[in-house]
Amino acid sequence: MMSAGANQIEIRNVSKEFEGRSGTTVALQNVSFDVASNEFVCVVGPSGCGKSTILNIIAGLTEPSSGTVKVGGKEISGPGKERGVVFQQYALFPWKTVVENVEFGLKFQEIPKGERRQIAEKYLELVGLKDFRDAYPKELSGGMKQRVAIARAYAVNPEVLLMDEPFGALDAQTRVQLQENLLTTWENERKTCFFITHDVEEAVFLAQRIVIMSARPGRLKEIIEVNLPYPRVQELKLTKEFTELKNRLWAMVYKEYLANPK
Ligand SMILES: Nc1ncnc2c1ncn2[C@@H]1O[C@H](COP(=O)(O)OP(=O)(O)OP(=O)(O)O)[C@@H](O)[C@H]1O
Repeated sequence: MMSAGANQIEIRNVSKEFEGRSGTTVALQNVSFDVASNEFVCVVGPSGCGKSTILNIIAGLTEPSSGTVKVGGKEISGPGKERGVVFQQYALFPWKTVVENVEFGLKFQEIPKGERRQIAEKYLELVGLKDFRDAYPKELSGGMKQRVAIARAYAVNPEVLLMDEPFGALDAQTRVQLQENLLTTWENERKTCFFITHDVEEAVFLAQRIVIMSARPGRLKEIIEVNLPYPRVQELKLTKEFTELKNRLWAMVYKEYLANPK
């Protein structure tokens, strides 16, 4: 067991180059930072700055070209069940119902069948899909499918949640609701959250610290602290403190965008 506040994720001098038809792309250059146990960290930066690459490396889905990543003090060598990942578009099993999709990850955890169903239903309720438990993915809207994927990640109860723009494709109301749900889950279940977003408002609303990446090649530009109290509710977005921080962050990200416009 790690003590609270110890480093859950340690990223040291991580670089990543991709070889492609148009030559070598340096996606990440010498990136180092830590995420403490139970911390909520967001990553923002211009398109193509390596945000997904760093998340995929922490998830164990991509190997760094150099540098090391440790999770819970151990160097990672692939995906692990202590890390749950939610992507922007998550594929569900089309032949399984909503509740079966959410239950799926629990099969590998030696949890009795009846209990698996209970856990799945608890998280379906959290994402507002209890009434759709027996529907098939093809009967759901895009936003509803993504909520199933989120419930599936929560149900497995990983120590670390790695989320790559999970709310990016959702409508504004669902997004706001899922932001609040995520914070509740994080506070109640003491997870470590590593969350990528394009949306600076979302980053300020969720995070304790925000990592700002530079334009490609992605380097760590700055880390800012968000000293706003939890629990955070939507009204916070109307306060002066929130707006000031959001504007400051936006200016920093926009400066990076201008450095390498698309
Ligand atoms: N598998 C791959 N093969 C070749 N190049 C890749 C691969 N994955 C990523 N890249 C390149 O690495 C760079 C960083 O990509 P990445 O997806 O990490 O950026 P990002 O910050 O997540 O972008 P966005 O915000 O647009 O999603 C980009 O230039 C991209 O083209």
